[in-house]
Amino acid sequence: MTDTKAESSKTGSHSPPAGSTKNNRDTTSTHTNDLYDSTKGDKTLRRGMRLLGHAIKTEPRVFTISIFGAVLHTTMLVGSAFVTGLIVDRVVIPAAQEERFLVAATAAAVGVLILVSCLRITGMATRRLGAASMQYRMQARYRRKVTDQYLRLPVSWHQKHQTGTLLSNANADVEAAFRPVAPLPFMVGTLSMLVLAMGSLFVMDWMLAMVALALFPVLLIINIIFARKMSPRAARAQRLRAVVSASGHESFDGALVVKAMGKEAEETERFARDADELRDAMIRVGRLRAVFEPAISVLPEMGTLLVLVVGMYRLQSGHIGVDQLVTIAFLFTIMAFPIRAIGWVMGELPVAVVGWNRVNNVLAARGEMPYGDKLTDNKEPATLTFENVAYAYPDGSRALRDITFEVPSGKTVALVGATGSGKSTIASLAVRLADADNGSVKLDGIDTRELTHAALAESIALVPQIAFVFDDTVRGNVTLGRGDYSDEEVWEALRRAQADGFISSNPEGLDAEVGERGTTLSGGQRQRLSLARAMVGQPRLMVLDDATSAVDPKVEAAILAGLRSDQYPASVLVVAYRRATISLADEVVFLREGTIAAHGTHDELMESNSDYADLVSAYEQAEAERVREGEFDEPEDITLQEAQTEVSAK
Ligand SMILES: Nc1ncnc2c1ncn2[C@@H]1O[C@H](COP(=O)(O)OP(=O)(O)OP(=O)(O)O)[C@@H](O)[C@H]1O
Repeated sequence: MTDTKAESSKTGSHSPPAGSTKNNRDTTSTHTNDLYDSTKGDKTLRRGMRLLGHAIKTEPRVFTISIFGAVLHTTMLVGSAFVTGLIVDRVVIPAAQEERFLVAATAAAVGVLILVSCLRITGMATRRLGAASMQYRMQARYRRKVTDQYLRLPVSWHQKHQTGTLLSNANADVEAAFRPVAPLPFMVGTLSMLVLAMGSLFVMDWMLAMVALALFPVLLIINIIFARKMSPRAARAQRLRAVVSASGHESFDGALVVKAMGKEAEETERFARDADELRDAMIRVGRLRAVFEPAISVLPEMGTLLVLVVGMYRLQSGHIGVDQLVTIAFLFTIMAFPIRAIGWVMGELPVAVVGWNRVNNVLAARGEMPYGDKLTDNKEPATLTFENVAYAYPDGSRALRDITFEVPSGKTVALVGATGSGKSTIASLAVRLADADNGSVKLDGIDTRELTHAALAESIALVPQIAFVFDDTVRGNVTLGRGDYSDEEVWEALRRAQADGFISSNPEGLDAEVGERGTTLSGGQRQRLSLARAMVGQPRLMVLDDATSAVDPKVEAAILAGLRSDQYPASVLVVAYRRATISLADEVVFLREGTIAAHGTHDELMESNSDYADLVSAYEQAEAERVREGEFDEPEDITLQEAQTEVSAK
């Protein structure tokens, strides 16, 4: 699972550099444009209603509880209007006419008011609790779905989508999608209150009921116009949120490069441009809200005024009493606030639909690589075979052609070639991060496409060049929550990866935290931790993609020798740059521009192929330079504890 992420961060190194336009800052991708268009017009309302229906169907229990609370709350609101009318009729008017204080009637009125208020508060609390848990449960459910989908989708899909956008999909979009769920029970309760109130109005006086009846369609029309106008604005704001998230993520990720190149000002300006665009989009959303929301909330208040005017006339003509006029006016006043719940739901719908569309685009993405059902019960080191393999990246770059070679059981094969010759692509195909376009990759004679996921994961381990270290303990980083590895097994893996020295020197040992992305570790220490992670499962084939580049050459030799030991034998496919590593291999596959230029032992190739000999001696010179400059860790010299002290001192 997490290996995929680690690999995607490695393969990310093939993405165009920061500042290029291919993969970054792609603010107008078809992906987002589709969303923009699909949310226009009436579609928003229909899709919004479907979204709410989906939330209700998914969480029927909490929805029912919150609706019970909402109906209790709004019924008690209507009830309080009647109680107020009754108090005016039975307590206030007699008291005014008879000029005496009616103790018993007042006490009864206070008692009833307290009871109604208690029920109203209970209803409100139940509604809020139910609505909040419905909203957060839906958000959690969809966050899980989106992340599961990310892990299912192949590396090729991830290479086309920016990490920041993916973060936005799993966070801001999921949140936006289920935001209208919070005021939904209030809205349903309000609708039930409207029915109740309208019924009561018709019973009391038809003419005043007509005033109310004229008011509510106006409210509905305003809400629909609001949703229509809001839809494109909300879509744009939501899309820009993802852009800012992607832009921010890239800035933090590339902070070191930016600082080292002295590009802080340009980077700040670039981020500011994206942030300003989002600000302007959000202001446009806010402006529209500022126009519509007061109109929506002021209408019931205008209604109250109209009721008072028409009501006075009806009172004079003897059609209603004072208590009824008070009840009706009070009803309009208390309805003004709940009616806004309709506006809240309607106002959130356009943004929700945009978020929902973006989430669904991720969930609908195809390209998962189905696994087969074949198992391999072989306990011996695996045999890996590439047969006439060709592979092109999704953007059309042809990376491999006609690749045929074998890593025999228990043997070590080194992949050697100039940069861009296809070494990492072969490593990716070997562990099935991608499938060959032509030909086949076989493990013990079985096409890797036919093997189960578990069979592949147990048999092969890839160690990428960029070792991803999680913000966890040493133990967590080695086991990644897989199986029940004992501490002895974890230590054994660390020993084999030559990582036990710097870890045992820390009193916390396996429980030592390594910091976000292993900030407390040196590059070589991170690589050795990553090696231990691969070794703990005792895979039958290790694929090392320049996995020991930051490790001292002597330590690297010890690691590779361990892989050939009788105790934990494994076949090894290693992308190698050092003469020492290459000469340890039983065979060398020499690549040139995606094809095999030569194949044989190191000594054979040194004699027969001058390009190979030139490349290896160039590697040798570069290596000598790095050793002179002291680039490698000396495991004995730097311990985890020292590294942590050093980092915290910074
Ligand atoms: N994600 C990608 N999308 C498109 N083309 C890619 C991608 N990754 C690699 N390539 C291309 O495929 C070819 C082989 O790349 P690969 O990374 O396998 O080479 P390599 O030998 O491992 O290089 P290096 O030694 O620099 O790591 C190159 O031409 C490269 O530009």
